[in-house]
Amino acid sequence: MSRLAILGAGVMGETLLAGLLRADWDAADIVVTDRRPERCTELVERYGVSAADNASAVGEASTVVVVVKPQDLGDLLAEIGPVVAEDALLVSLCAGVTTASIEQQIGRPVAVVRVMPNTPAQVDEGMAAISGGAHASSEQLAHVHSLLSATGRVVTVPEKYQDAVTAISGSGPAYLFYVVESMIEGGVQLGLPRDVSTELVVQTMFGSAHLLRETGRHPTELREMVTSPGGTTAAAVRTLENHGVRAAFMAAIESARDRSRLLSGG
Ligand SMILES: NC(=O)C1=CN([C@@H]2O[C@H](COP(=O)(O)OP(=O)(O)OC[C@H]3O[C@@H](n4cnc5c(N)ncnc54)[C@H](O)[C@@H]3O)[C@@H](O)[C@H]2O)C=CC1
Ligand SMILES: O=C(O)[C@@H]1CCC=N1
Repeated sequence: MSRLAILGAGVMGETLLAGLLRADWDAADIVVTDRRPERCTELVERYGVSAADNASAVGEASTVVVVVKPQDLGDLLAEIGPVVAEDALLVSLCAGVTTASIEQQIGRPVAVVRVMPNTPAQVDEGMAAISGGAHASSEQLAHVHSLLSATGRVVTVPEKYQDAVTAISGSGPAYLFYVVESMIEGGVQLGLPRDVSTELVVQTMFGSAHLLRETGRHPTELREMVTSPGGTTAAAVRTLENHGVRAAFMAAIESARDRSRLLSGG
């Protein structure tokens, strides 16, 4: 009998599935569903898991992970609500959707854990934040913590922080990729071949992230190390300040937080 059902096998569904298998989960213990049959076929062939329709998958699972777009979650919950076992654990990776809203849509007491993961989980460097709903026990929260640990780091946060978490680590990879794209274009603008510019930027991003984590030093201190008085970095950072880049990041993060709040319908 399959113990874990992943409903919605898109980007994040596959990310979780692949991570669990890398962490030595048995493919026989996982069932996936997707409303696109060709997507199910692809994952069955690639990972050796089984695929089913939503109701059958939920019927044979003790843990049900929902990984559809927030806008599709209502229909999915309406479909599976009647077949979710009384003692099942429902895990939602959907941005913005509160545990209270899921409990209310299921219509009876159900254990729900809300998770905000991110795509670096594809290389086991994910950052996930988890929060338990009204009926989730500490054992169930610990179970989800261990599930997500397969693909990176996990923190437990009060649910009131989830919209901010979504704006920082959930969407965060996109901001950093945007910076990477901009820097690559900057290099090309200065005449560097695109492949050279790309290699310089990607390794600089990777090395800087490593430096931050390995030294534990404050980013301001690390930035000051690069910034010679009257030098090139000081000139560049002044230009970034003149263009309001820091303020733009603050505003962007607030926009993501506000969008997450809207997705919860509250
Ligand atoms: N992509 C990302 O970086 C992150 C996504 N999330 C959350 O993960 C969730 C999924 O996002 P993605 O994987 O990016 O989306 P996606 O569009 O790649 O995947 C969603 C999948 O769900 C399937 N689906 C939709 N309705 C269904 C139903 N009723 N039954 C079965 N399958 C159904 C779709 O066919 C699709 O394959 C979203 O709620 C999003 O907020 C959270 C953190 C990061
Ligand atoms: O853009 C989104 O809504 C999802 C949630 C966090 C990252 N991607």
